[in-house]
Amino acid sequence: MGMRNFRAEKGDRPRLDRLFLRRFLTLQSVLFPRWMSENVLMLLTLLVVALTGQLVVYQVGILPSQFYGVLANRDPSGFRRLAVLAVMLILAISLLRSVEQYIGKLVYVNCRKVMTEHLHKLYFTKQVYYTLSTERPHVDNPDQRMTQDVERLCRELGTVASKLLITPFTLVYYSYQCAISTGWMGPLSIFGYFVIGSLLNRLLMGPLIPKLVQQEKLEGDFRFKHVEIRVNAEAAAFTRAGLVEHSRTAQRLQNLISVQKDLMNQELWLYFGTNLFDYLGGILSYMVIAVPIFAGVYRDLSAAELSELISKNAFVSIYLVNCFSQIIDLSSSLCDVAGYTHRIAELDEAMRCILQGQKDEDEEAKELQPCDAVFVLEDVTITAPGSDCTLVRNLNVHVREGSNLLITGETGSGKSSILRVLARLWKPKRGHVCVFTPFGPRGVLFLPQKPFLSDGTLREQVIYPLKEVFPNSGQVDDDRILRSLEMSGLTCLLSRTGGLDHKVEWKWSEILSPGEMQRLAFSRLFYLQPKYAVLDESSSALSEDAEIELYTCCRQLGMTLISVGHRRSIKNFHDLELKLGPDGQWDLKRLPKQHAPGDDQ
Ligand SMILES: Nc1ncnc2c1ncn2[C@@H]1O[C@H](COP(=O)(O)OP(=O)(O)OP(=O)(O)O)[C@@H](O)[C@H]1O
Repeated sequence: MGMRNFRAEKGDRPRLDRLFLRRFLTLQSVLFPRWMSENVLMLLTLLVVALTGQLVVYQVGILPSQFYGVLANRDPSGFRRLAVLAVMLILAISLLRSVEQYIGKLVYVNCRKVMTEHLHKLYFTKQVYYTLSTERPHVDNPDQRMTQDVERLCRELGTVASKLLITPFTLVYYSYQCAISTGWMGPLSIFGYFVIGSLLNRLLMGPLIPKLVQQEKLEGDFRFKHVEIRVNAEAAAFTRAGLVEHSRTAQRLQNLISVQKDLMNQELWLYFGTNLFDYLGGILSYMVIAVPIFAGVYRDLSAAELSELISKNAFVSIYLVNCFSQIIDLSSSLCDVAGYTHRIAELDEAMRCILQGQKDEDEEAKELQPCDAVFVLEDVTITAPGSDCTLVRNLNVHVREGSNLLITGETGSGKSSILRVLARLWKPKRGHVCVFTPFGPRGVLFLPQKPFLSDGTLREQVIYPLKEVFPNSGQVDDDRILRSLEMSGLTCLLSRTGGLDHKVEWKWSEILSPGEMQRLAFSRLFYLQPKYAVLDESSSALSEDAEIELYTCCRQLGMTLISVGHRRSIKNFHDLELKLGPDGQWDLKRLPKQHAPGDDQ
């Protein structure tokens, strides 16, 4: 299957090979999906501007030889005409070059937008962002790949795009011009020089690509450490973790710097080769014209005509050498492009594999017959991703509407794992799992122990994620929001935020206490009022009385509950208890009917 392919390739050292070419073309098909797409049109405009620029460059390049001519002939009117022409040409070339740079930047920004949007689309579909971090082996630092690596790849592409497009044309044109004055030996010897240069370059560049990829990974690891400390600043401060974290962060920096130094040492020889090639190219132009001059081809020319010819030929050959050295320079850019391409394509492939796997599961699920139960687990065996240790073995549970299930067991026995399987975050190792109700307000909502509080106003927190995910969910009812806040005991938040729609400066997850966060999650539940609620220790940070109040509200609203919890008090709200034991054992029993608050409503 796809995932197996992805893993096999991932083990390879990244290189400039067929895998790179395939990945590069895949990414290009994302950036340039159709012939008439925006990026293709921009590239075409860039090509036209760059080609026009080259015509003017040639005219500007032969100006010195024309000046030699008019000055050597002492021709004042010719000199004036030439000076006016020179100013106009310089104005034109300045304008064309600026437009070329501008379009290059536009290509960069647009490519970044298209590529990031493409990756986002995969990343945020069907919890791929979660699966990506639990799959083994996982793709390191997906955040860095989507932000920094994409940015650098597109910047590099924007910079080299015009050079890549224009070089074939300039090569042909200047080879022809060079051949006119030196014969075909001129461009041929420049070409031979280029072949030697590029072979040398390829040799020097080979070992750099794996190092570049490694550097990017370590860069991501280093940044992640800082993010980890920022996100857990309070817990770290309580633990007095400064010293330990300092040394661990320093260790990551050290790893990064040592790879960067290795890379720099290897690059030194690449830079030496590139510079040598550039400067030797400068003399080569005089060597190629020297041959016909000493052979007597130009013996009939006057001194003025000969210096005009030498100047013109120097420009043409230097430009030709320059075209070739640009190709060599492009090869160092290619090295960076290859590093980023491998990293972005790995992420792209991993995400596509995950989505393909989920599509296959959807197909399998469609074949299962609906039954009267809403949640069905048949012969389900669960292991954590990348682990062989069985958490639950051959589990059979059917949950029907109105029949509330409580899952209990020791720490680490696999209670939350069952919910992960129900939420389709994890695949069961064996067996069938079916949820015959949609995820969302009219179906089932999951409340984790630590709720996810994204940015937004108080109103957006309560109705989250109603507007974005379910745009046809009707008018947002203010009274209902206020009632939900009241039921969850959070009316005080209204005065703290300054109202439902007041933009808050703080981060909700940093300011609210764990108990307040859990209450806010319950106010979401009371606002959205799904038929089924899955509560994973969602009230663990609250007092027993508060927990009873919240469960009472759930019952009053007619929700069927699947809960994970430790307290005896919540047993009254459930009809079935699934008790997990060691080594994957489990026991399902009916709880004695007791009078739970809210039953009489
Ligand atoms: N993403 C993961 N990768 C590997 N192992 C995991 C992963 N998530 C959980 N586990 C392991 O699976 C086991 C069961 O975890 P689970 O969260 O289901 O426990 P639990 O019964 O809910 O515990 P608690 O009562 O502490 O919440 C634990 O040993 C945990 O370390």
